[in-house]
Amino acid sequence: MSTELKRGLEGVVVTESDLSYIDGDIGRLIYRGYPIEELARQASYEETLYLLWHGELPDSEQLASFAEEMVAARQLSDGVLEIVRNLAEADEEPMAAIRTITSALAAYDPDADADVTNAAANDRKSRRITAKMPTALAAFNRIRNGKEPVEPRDDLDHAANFLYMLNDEEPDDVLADTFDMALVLHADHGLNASTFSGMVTASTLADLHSSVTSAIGTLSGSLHGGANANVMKMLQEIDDSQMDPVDWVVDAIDRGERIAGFGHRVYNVKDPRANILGEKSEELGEAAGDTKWYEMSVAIEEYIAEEKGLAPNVDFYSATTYYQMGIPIDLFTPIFAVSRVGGWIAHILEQWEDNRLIRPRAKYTGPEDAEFVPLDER
Ligand SMILES: CC(=O)SCCNC(=O)CCNC(=O)[C@H](O)C(C)(C)COP(=O)(O)OP(=O)(O)OC[C@H]1O[C@@H](n2cnc3c(N)ncnc32)[C@H](O)[C@@H]1OP(=O)(O)O
Ligand SMILES: O=C([O-])CC(=O)C(=O)O
Repeated sequence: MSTELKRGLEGVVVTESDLSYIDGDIGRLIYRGYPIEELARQASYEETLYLLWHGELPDSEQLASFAEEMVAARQLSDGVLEIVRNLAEADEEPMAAIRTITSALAAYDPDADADVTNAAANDRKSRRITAKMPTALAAFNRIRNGKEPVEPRDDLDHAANFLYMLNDEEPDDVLADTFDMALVLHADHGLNASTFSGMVTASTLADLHSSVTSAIGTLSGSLHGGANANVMKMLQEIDDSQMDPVDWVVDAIDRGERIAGFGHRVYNVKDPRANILGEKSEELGEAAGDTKWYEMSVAIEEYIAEEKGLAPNVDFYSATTYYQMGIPIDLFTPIFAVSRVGGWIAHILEQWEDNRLIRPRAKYTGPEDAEFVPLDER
């Protein structure tokens, strides 16, 4: 057995996957062979889900029937809604709430007891989890703000329906298209930490709800999905301080802090998703007649690239994109989960196609021959 340490599993290849590929040296990301730029501009989230789950882009008939099945799965049962209400009234953090709610969905899923090898049940569960997470998140946000949940609408697609349920107002095309694009951009990303944790759980033959719940917990951390909310909090802090953004960042780096939204384990150049979201952030600022957040972000990006050789990751410009869409900051990371659940499920199903327990080892550095002293003699 090799005892070579790979801290953080950096560069370790643990499986084969047909789902997504990242070339970190040139900033290239593909889902099943399709460049992220083309998918973001031309494919809907539903098409992307179909691609990830079924291996190919759907034709119009396949898409219509898949979208219909997704729509049919949006409603929450009374039991789940009660849990959503309790969590909102207890002032739970939205990311913790969506984790708990996703876990609770299992209790009301008619296929909850199906074996993980049951492909038809997995299909249904995949659709139910993915379709219900946005309904639950929107309902949670409304209830915590003293409002009643808004029922999902059958005539709106996944992205537009979420914004409608969040705001009780049908989004205009710019908002709906921007959100759909953000969902496509966040849907998959190789063996990122949350996907890997979902796969580890799945590899024990734990069920889909458990595996997705593990992944949500892992996404929440500030080194991973939690960074998008931290980016916006940082920008607000800079704005409130009335300091020059670069001076603020210089001070933060001097204090030894990490700058949220920068750096990546796989990309050595700018994340291609940050290019697209940066454009969106700028467009939204221009449309509102105030490009303050975008300009602040660009100034920080230029400084950090020059001084630290670090480039923005997906979380850097998603922050100002969501913020300018009027989305509350503490929903940014749960929204990441609402999209990434598609990729998590695809990787979990792929894991089960050729399962082997995931179980690495540690190099033991503790004592070898400790002499046990009974409690009353210690
Ligand atoms: C969707 C996503 O998950 S994208 C990532 C979201 N996370 C963030 O934006 C949080 C900020 N970024 C980071 O903390 C890191 O870049 C990570 C966690 C994303 C990647 O971490 P790793 O691959 O382990 O890189 P590592 O932590 O070894 O960093 C390498 C060097 O760059 C520095 N560095 C990396 N990111 C940053 C940052 N954002 N700000 C300041 N310095 C940084 C580290 O301090 C380290 O420097 P050192 O060698 O002098 O100690
Ligand atoms: O791949 C990673 O390590 C993090 C990331 O960008 C993602 O999950 O989208």
